[in-house]
Amino acid sequence: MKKPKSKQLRIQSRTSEVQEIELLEKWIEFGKPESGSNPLSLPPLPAKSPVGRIDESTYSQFAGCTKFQQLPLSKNTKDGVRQAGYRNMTNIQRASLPHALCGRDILGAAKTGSGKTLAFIIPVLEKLYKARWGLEDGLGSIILSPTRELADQLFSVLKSVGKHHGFSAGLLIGGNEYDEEKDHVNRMNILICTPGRLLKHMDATPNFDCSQLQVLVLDEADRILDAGFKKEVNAIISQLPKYRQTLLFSATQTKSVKDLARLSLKDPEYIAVDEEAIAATPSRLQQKVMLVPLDQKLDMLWSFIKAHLNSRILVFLSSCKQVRFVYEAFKKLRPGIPLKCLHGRMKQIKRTFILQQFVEQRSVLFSTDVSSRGLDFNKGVDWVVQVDCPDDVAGYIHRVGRTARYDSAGRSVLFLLPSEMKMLERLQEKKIPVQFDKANTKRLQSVSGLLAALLAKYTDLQPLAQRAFKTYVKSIYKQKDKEVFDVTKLPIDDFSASLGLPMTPQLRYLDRKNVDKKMPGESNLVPEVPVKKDSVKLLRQKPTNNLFEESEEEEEEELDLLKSKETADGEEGKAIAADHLLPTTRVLKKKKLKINVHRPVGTRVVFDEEGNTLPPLATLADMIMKRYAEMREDMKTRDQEDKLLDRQRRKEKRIKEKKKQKRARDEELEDEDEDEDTRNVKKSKVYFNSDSEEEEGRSKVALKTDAISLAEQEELALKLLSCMHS
Ligand SMILES: Nc1ncnc2c1ncn2[C@@H]1O[C@H](COP(=O)(O)OP(=O)(O)OP(=O)(O)O)[C@@H](O)[C@H]1O
Repeated sequence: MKKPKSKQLRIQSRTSEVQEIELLEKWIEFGKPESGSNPLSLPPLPAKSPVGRIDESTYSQFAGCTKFQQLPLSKNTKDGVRQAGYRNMTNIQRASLPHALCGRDILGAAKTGSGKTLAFIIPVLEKLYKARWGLEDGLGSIILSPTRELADQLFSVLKSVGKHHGFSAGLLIGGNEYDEEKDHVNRMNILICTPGRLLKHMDATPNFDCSQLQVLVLDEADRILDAGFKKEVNAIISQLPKYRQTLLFSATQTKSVKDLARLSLKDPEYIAVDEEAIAATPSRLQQKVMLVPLDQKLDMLWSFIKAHLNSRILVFLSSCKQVRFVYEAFKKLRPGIPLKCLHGRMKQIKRTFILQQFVEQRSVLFSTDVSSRGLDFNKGVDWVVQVDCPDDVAGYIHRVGRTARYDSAGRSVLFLLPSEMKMLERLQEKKIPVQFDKANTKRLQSVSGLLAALLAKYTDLQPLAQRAFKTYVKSIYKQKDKEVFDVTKLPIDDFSASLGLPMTPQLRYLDRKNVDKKMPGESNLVPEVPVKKDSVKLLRQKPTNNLFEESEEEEEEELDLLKSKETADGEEGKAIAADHLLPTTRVLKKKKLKINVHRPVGTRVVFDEEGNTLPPLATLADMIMKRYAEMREDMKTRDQEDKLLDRQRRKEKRIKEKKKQKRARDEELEDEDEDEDTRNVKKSKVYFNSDSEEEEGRSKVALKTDAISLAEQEELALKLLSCMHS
């Protein structure tokens, strides 16, 4: 708690504040860089050159300076920056801050991890400080972020660098309790928000007023301006005053004139500090691309994890369902390193907790693109593994940018399917120094067989696998870039088998005539990546009469593998071992199955109804075939259920949309009747550095969003299905 100041002290501090602002304004006016110039091209100022006012009419230069302390910044900001541990500026900070401090609009681009956050947080603080923005002045700045996690991170930077200022600041993100937020939001000077949540407040919070906005910031501007946020962003911009400063930052900046026109920028400074750089990605980042057939992606990922048990690994997959399945399945296989997962359908509290854990301990985080942009894991990510190809080059740059941040090193690997090789060309065209590598097949461990066993044992895993399969294929089908993503080239059946599924789920939208017509199990291997397929042999076999005939050697190998799992992994391993004889109807390609005549006969003698003895394997075969018939039936039912759910979802969406439109119409009518005066209700004071108030505004209970109700529906469907199983 701050000690209350005496009246005299308050007057004194106000006077010195006024004097400081006057000095800063004169200093900036004196040394402002030419519009369109690049401060980086100026010779760096000597470290010991004078700072601030030199005599009555002369001030020190600041364009070309290398240290924060040489910039015309308020003492509050300088103290905050110094205490947060920042001394020397990065290139994007050196190039953009002198312009931004003059109040100019900025379109800034610099590599990932190069310090763009401070390049917009500092001008926001300075602009409001120089405008003598007070708590009762209302909303002075909005900082938009595409994801909740990034918004949260920006909020932490703002709190640390701005802690000596007296502004109030709030974090508005989906998943927080809206009702709590709305009680505080009108008292905030700076808001950090995701577009959807901000729009909700603009639409629904009484007296929400942004008519005095001074600075608008779009972090990850290209993402915020792309089609995904178009509706929200257009609606937001239409409610903001045109006379304001606008700062746009991203590692992959938009150059679309249309986008910029939407923002009504005024002579923006285009600052791209790495345009001449040899690479578009950080120089300390080692990047590999590996050719991996679709049905071996999980084998490769598993082998990779097992080979890097002491690392912090961020794994990108293309959908929530992929993430859930791989996480749940690998967790049951216990690789020997903590596993975590993060996707947009998780509750916010859990998302925040998982990120925190990932930052704190070495582990593997399976994630969708929700963590591909902006996140700065402070202990550093050792590896970024892109199991599924990113949508485009920008997506690639942001994903790999989660490692090798600021001055640290990092490594990344991208798995490409043979049909996605065009992406490699795209990366090379954009000056991304990737090294094309062959897989080290000697150390490849197959998990497809183990997954089949897991799916047979854990009935709740099978629907996950099925959905992972479906969403992956659909994501490829929906991709815009058909040169890279060609659904007809996917080895659908092999992929399904690699997830451990006993049969390929139906894909209603796909014309299977055109899709790769390979027989299940037929190789999709390309010669460059010869992969050893025989590390796990038992579990994927042809549904023929020879179904259960395998060489003793093979069986022993399998049992050894399971036994070693048992000792290494405890109970989980035992469970798998007990069920290891449940095969899938899939086939190991072109495997020669031998009848082992020396094989000892089972000890149990089984009789048929007429009293004849049966070979022991016959009963086992019966049991297995029955189980697989059941599993197939289940899958069919699930297909039907999915169809119904899909229909229901679409219906719900339509109803919701209609309700929304009706509400908007009603509100418009109400608004016309409303007395204008009610809008100008006086705002009360909230102090920036009283964190508790902000914290109060944050969620304890996640909001019931569309996504959550879908998840609940899914859970319900899963429960239903597991009831059917039992
Ligand atoms: N001047 C500086 N001196 C030392 N470290 C800095 C400086 N500026 C930023 N950093 C550190 O560099 C890291 C990356 O910064 P930041 O998150 O702002 O990068 P970014 O360019 O926004 O990355 P991305 O494009 O991924 O969003 C952070 O850990 C930050 O604390």
